[in-house]
Amino acid sequence: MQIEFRHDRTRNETPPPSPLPHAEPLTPDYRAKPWGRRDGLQAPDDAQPLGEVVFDAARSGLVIKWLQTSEPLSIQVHPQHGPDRKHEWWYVADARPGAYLHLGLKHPATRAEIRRAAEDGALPQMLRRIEPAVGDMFFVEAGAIHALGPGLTVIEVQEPSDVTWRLHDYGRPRELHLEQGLREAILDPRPLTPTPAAAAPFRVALETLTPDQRVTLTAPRAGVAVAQGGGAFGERRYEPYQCWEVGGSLSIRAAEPTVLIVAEPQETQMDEDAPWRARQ
Ligand SMILES: O=P(O)(O)OC[C@H]1O[C@](O)(CO)[C@@H](O)[C@@H]1O
Repeated sequence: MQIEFRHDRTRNETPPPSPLPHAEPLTPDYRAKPWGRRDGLQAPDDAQPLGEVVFDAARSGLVIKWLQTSEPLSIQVHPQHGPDRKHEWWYVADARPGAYLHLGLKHPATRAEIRRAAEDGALPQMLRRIEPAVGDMFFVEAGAIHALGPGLTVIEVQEPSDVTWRLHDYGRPRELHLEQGLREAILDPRPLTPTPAAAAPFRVALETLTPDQRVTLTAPRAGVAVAQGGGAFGERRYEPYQCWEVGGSLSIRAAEPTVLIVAEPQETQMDEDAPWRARQ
């Protein structure tokens, strides 16, 4: 998938004034899920099968998660409005053979049709089914009917809401929320977009570094997920599966081929003059 990020990566520009450079690793919160896996990321025994590693990037107003799946998640909807609104964005870090995800309706549908399909198990067939490759990215608009499928490891950037309305859960004995989910659901197909829409209060960018490459990342505050590689933020070593909160003009030195997901809050509109930029 060809993706264009709107951040600048320039040699000659003077970055805007920024706070002192800093980089702090975020504390992982390991959560067991019925759709999780025992053979992926390391986690304590009481968090098995591990579904999510949650990092609260509170200073950036964002939450970043690593998700790993062996079964489909619930077919779900997140609120579109108010303090519980949850736009989310996915980066596919690993996809096993047969992995898939569902995102949005294939055709326009009524609430009654969706309700019936949720109740009789036909809802997956109404949804767009995607077999993603490593590196694919998806914006999951609040209100979109969606579900990660099995065989995936995904980095998710999301608004700090924990509200998920489950429409269908493949017979698992968890609570469903048909009324709330139907109220919030988007009822027509929308184009797939790899980057967050302008209405989302965050933006993301992918920074790919070769061994020994050095860049300066300038941002007032950002959450950074290490999708791959190793190196140092300033003097502090980073490793895969970590998330950090960074800010200021921070020097990054890659020791190994590195992929970083940089997530930054933004007020509303996508700003052409990106507030963060990496310089070589
Ligand atoms: O209801 P389930 O299947 O546990 O899924 C909830 C999870 O799905 C996600 O919204 C990903 O789509 C996660 O942020 C959330 O924790």
